[in-house]
Order: sequence, then structure tokens, then C-alpha cells
Amino acid sequence: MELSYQEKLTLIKLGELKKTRFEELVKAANIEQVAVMRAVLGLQAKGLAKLHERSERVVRITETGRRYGKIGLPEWRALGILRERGKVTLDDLKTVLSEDELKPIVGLLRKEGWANVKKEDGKLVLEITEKGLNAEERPIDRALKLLAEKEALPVKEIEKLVPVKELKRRKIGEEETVTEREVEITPAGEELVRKGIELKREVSVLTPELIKSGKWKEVEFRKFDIRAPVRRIYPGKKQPYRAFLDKIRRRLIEMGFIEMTVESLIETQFWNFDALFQPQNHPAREWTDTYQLRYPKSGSLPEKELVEMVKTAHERGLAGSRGWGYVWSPERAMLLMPRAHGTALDARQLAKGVEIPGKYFTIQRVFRPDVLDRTHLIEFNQIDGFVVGEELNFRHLLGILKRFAVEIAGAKKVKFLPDYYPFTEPSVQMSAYHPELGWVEFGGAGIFREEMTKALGIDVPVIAWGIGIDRLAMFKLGIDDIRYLFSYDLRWLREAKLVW
Ligand SMILES: N[C@@H](Cc1ccccc1)C(=O)O
Repeated sequence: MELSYQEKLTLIKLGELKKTRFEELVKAANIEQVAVMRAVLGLQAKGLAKLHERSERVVRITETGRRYGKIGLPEWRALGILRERGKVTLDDLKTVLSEDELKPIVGLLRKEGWANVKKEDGKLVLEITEKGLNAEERPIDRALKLLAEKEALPVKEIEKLVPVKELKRRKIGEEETVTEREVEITPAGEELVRKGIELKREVSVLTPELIKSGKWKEVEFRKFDIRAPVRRIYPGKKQPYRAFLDKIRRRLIEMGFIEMTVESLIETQFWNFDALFQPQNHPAREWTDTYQLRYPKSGSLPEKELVEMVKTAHERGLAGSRGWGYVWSPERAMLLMPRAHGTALDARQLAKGVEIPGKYFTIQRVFRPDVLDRTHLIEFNQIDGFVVGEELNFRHLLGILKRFAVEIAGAKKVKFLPDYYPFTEPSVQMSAYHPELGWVEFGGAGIFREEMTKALGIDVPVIAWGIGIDRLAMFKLGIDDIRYLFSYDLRWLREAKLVW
């Protein structure tokens, strides 16, 4: 039979004590109480020991009770003075009684028949009686003495003297349940002890010293039951939605994309709209609702040549286009807003310069007015990206998007529909088929218009897309309310699992 070190130790001690209170066994074994309890339960399971548990209602003395034990109950202290003087006022009793004890004292003395109450000169006066002079120990006095001596007594015993209710009322004692544990060795246990138990030191960590010195041959290694039930612990971990976004970021980097980052969530209209060839004061800007910043209202524009190019593209057109044909306002372009799409970063990157061929992506928090419900948020996340290269065409775009849907969304089928964005031509909307969600609209894509790319200084085709990923996150995290992505619900934060 395999016994752990603790079990062996406990059994040896039990062999000496035979039957003992658990606390005694802990003292004898001289190891932690929980370890002894575990050992006892282990021994019991192996038929070597028996644990007897008995619960009992007891009365335990209170702080007040202890004080009464030392200086006497209030009625006895009052009687002491009465015996000396025969007659006292309440004021006289103040020397031996506290404020609290004074109040009920008249009632107490009268109930015992130890004093009579009179009024003399409008004052309350207590006068000792025959019974008071001969007063002897009462049951409550005996109960107090017992409690002061033993601290606690079984309810059954104390009730032979006074009702527990009485002790509680006088704040002498409190009732509680205690569990009495006794451990007993079984004949099989005794047999084993008689045969002799070898108590080798148990080692739980194999150290270089043990190996070098060869001591590892002599020691016994502690065995762990890895299936033993333990308390669940919740170590710190990434917020589930954050974990999801990081995973996507990893994938894209593995696919060779360069990440575009930006510090602020606030954008000028210039980068959100104008640089993307979206006209000011024109229905084409209304393809999405956006917010505006109240304070500060305006930011600044980039270098002059770039602004001039964008202005020209809007007013008169570039690359054979006639433009939108209106007077472009720099003030309007300077207005600040919470970024409404990740595509703003595409424009920034293209203006800054790109590797050709090159692949770029960004994961951005974006903001659009909406009515909050279980599938709509006013702030959400988009992955935007573009691929730039000499020979790129529409077929490449569809190919890349398909790969995305499969790699990132785990979609089995992908569907493209014609769409409109002011900054792409042609434009498509894509949906991916998910076994559980059905057709899920994913986002938009297209080839950036030359009016946009030329203004930003790029002469080769750029294919681009923007994908909303929150609905995908809902699926991967197994939630059906999008608001949960930002929930403080601890249980969810602890248990949410990413299924990839
Ligand atoms: N920015 C668009 C998506 C898009 C990106 C790039 C090209 C075409 C479309 C949106 O938010 O829906």
C-alpha cells in the first residue's frame, strides 16, 4: 500500500495514541493542520484510520461573562453594599455598578426579593430584605462559575441549571456549534504500524545538489495526485476581446503585413474624408454617419503640397478625372472627429510613402453613431489593410479577400456584391458564410481611385479593404450580445474562451 510521507507520519503517531482528539493528533504530528486532515482522510480511505465527527451545541462565555466571573454579577455587587448599609440610593450604587448595570438593577433585586423599593424625600431608596440578608448561590451563579472555568459547556449541561435564553439575555454566554473530531486507528492500521513503517524524508523538488551528491537515490519523491480537486484560481490574463484582436494581429504579421499604428483616436476630416477623395458638402460623404469633436474643434493640415494636391483632386480632378467641381474648404478639412474608419490610416501611410510592392494593415477602434443594442455598438473595431504593387488588379483583390475570410474568419464560402465607396472603384461588399451565423457581412473593399492615390503621390494600383471584426469576435467568444465585448462581468472575463 502506497502511503504519503504525511500519511505515514500520521499513522505512526496514531499508533501511539490509538484514539485521540484531532487537535492532539495535530500536536503530535507537528505538521500543518490541513496536512494532518488530508492524511487522516487518506488513511481512512485506505481503511487504516477512522475519523469520528460529532457536532454539538455549546454555550461559550462572553467578554461580559468573563468580567462577571471576576467581579461578580451586578446584583451581588449591589447586595454587598446593601448588606453593609441596609439602605441605599441609586447614587450610592454608582460606586460598584456601571451606567448600564444601574438601569436594570432595581428590577433585578426586586425579582430576587433581595430588596424593597421606597420613596424617601422624593428619592428612590432600596432597603435590604430578610431574603437579601440570607441570599445564597443561585443556579445562574453556578452556571457562571462553570463557564468562567471551562469557557464553553454543552447546551444540555448548562440547561440543567438555567435556560440558555437567560444567559444570552444577560449577555453572559453565546450559543454556537462546535465539531468534535476524533481519530481512531483501525486494526489494519495497527497491523501496519506493528510491521514497521519506514519514514523516509520526502522531497518535492529535485535539485542539482541531490543529483550531484547522489542523494536522490535515498530520498523518496513526493507523489502528487494531479486529479485531486483543487480550488480554481484565476491568474491575470488578457481581456478576451483584446486577446482576440492580438491573435488577428499575429496572423496578419505572419502573413507578411506591416502594421500601421497611430496614437490618437481623433482624426481630422482631412485624413478621414478628404484625402480619400470624399467630397465636402456632398451626399457622397454621407455613406456613413460620423461624430464631431466639440472641443477642440480643429486640428492642423499636413504639408502644403499634399493639401494642394488633394484640393486640386476635389475641385478640378487628377489623372483624367474632372473632380467633384466645388470650392474645397481647408477649414472644413481641419475639423476634428473621432476616427470613423481605419481607412484613414491607409491614406496617412500612402502619403508617408510605402514599399512597392507592399502589404499594410491596421486594427483600429472606430466610432459611428448608432442605436446601441445587442448587435450594434457606436464604437467598434475594424481591420483595414491595403496591398500595393505594379501589377495588381481586381482579381488579386478578390483573392486576398477570400484568403482573409478563410484564414481569419474561418469561413467556408465567400460572396462578393457590388457596392459603392467614394474612394474605391470598383467597390465590393463581401460576406462570409459561417456554419452557425449564416451569411455575415464582413466589410467593404475595392481598388483605391486614382484621384486619391495620385494626390497622395502613389502611381501604382492599391487594393484596399476594411472589415468589421466585432461580430466575428462574438462568434469566436461564444457570446450573443456585442456589448459583452466591453463587459466588466468578472465571471465572463475569467471564463471566456477563444475558440479558434
Ligand atoms: N472604410 C470602409 C471599408 C472600406 C475600406 C477600404 C476600401 C473600401 C471600403 C468602411 O468603413 O466600411
